[in-house]
Formats: sequence, structure tokens, C-alpha cells
Amino acid sequence: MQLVKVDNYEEMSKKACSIIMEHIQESRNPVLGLATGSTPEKLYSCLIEKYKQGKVSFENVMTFNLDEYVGLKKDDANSYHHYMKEKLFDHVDLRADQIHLPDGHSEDLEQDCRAYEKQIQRAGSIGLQVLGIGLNGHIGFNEPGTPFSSRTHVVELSPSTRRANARFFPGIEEVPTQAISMGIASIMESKKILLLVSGEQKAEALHRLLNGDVTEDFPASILQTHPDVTVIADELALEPSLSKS
Ligand SMILES: N[C@@H]1[C@@H](O)[C@H](O)[C@@H](COP(=O)(O)O)O[C@@H]1O
Repeated sequence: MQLVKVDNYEEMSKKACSIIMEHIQESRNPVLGLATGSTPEKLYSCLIEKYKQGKVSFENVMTFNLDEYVGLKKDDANSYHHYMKEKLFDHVDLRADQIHLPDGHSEDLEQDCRAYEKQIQRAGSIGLQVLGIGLNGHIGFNEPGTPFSSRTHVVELSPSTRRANARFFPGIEEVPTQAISMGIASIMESKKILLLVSGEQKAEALHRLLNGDVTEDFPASILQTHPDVTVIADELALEPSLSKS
């Protein structure tokens, strides 16, 4: 894993933005894996800004999102479909047929998971996957204990993940109990992975990622075995972890 240390959230987002732009410019058929949550918000604003300045185009890009809540319609304000439209898709030159997210409102979730895997494979697998990390080490919505061999699947969200994400909902009761997530094996097939970590609340998770054992109890630890992972972490996420090591 390559660790890039930056001063703050702003710098982390700019650095990630330039890595993604470079990837788009260098690849013939760029396939991006995208994440949601608070972490990549500014990265997406930066990509919109660069697009508006004519510095990047998404004309040839395909996107696959990591996850989606089960039970929310695409236009629900808390769905990841809605998040992505609002934070990125509606502001750049991406057509609907270039964009892929799991369908959490599908009548046959299992079938949808299999179809999602096939779509990723047909696109030639993910070239650059953007990841955030959950407080418990989850990547996508792969909670602790998820087999490293997992493919896109339906997951039960842990109480701590529901609590962490309750800030986006009117209350914890409204946070769905299930989600569809790309599996850990699916994520690991990405050619490159870009993990973004910002803020003191992520310091413990980052410390364990950088120094801990590779174990299914801490899903992100598998990234230690991937040949091309860049972790961009800011000072707040790093400093406490450095002082502990
Ligand atoms: N499913 C998402 C993940 O894709 C995200 O990376 C992570 C961290 O979220 P945040 O960036 O808001 O801390 O947890 C969420 O639950």
C-alpha cells in the first residue's frame, strides 16, 4: 500500500481528484468504482469543477457504485442513486447508460446482485475503485465477518453502521437494515484502489488498516494484499495513529 499524507480534507480531495483525472485521461475505456458517504463529497465537487473548466470529460467513462440501501426507491432523498445524481452525475457529461448502481428496490435482490457482477465483468472490471472506510473497517457495506471471497451480495447492516449513517436520515429508525454491496472479492479485482481517509474519528480504523493483521474481522485489512492501493490520509486521521505505533 502506498500512503500519501496530506494536510487536510481539502488536500485529500484535490489529490484524489487529480489521480482520477489522470486515470480517465490515460485509459482507453475508463471504468470507475465510486463510493458514497461524506468522505468523497469534495472529491466529486472537484471533478465537477474540472469538468466545467474543460479539464476532464466523462464521455468514455463507465461508473459502478459500491453499494445501495435495500428498500429505498432510486429517487428517495437518502438513496445512493440520489446522492450520486446530486453530488456528481447530474453535473458532468455522463449518460444514464454509463452509470451503474445496485438496485435496492428490485423484486429479486439475489438476481440483481448476480446481474451487477456480470455488468462489471462485461465492462472489463473496475480500473480505479474509490473507497472510504467505515469506523469498523467496512468497505462498501461489507461488515466485519464478511468472507473475503464474497461477491456482490445483500448485507445486514450492523447497529454501529446504522448509527454512523443515521446523520443522513430523520432518525435511526429510518436507516434501512439491509443494503446491497459489491463483495470483497469484487472490490479486490479492481486494478487500482484509492482509499480516502479523513478526520480524527477514522484514526483508529486507519491505524488498524496500516498496522493490523489481515482478518475478516476487519474487512479493509484485505487491502494490504492488493498490488495497487493508494491510501490518501489527512493529518487528523494519521497523527493519533502514528503516535500509537
Ligand atoms: N457504505 C458507505 C461506504 O461506502 C463509506 O465509504 C463508509 C464511510 O462513510 P463516510 O465517508 O461517511 O465516513 O460508510 C458508508 O456506510
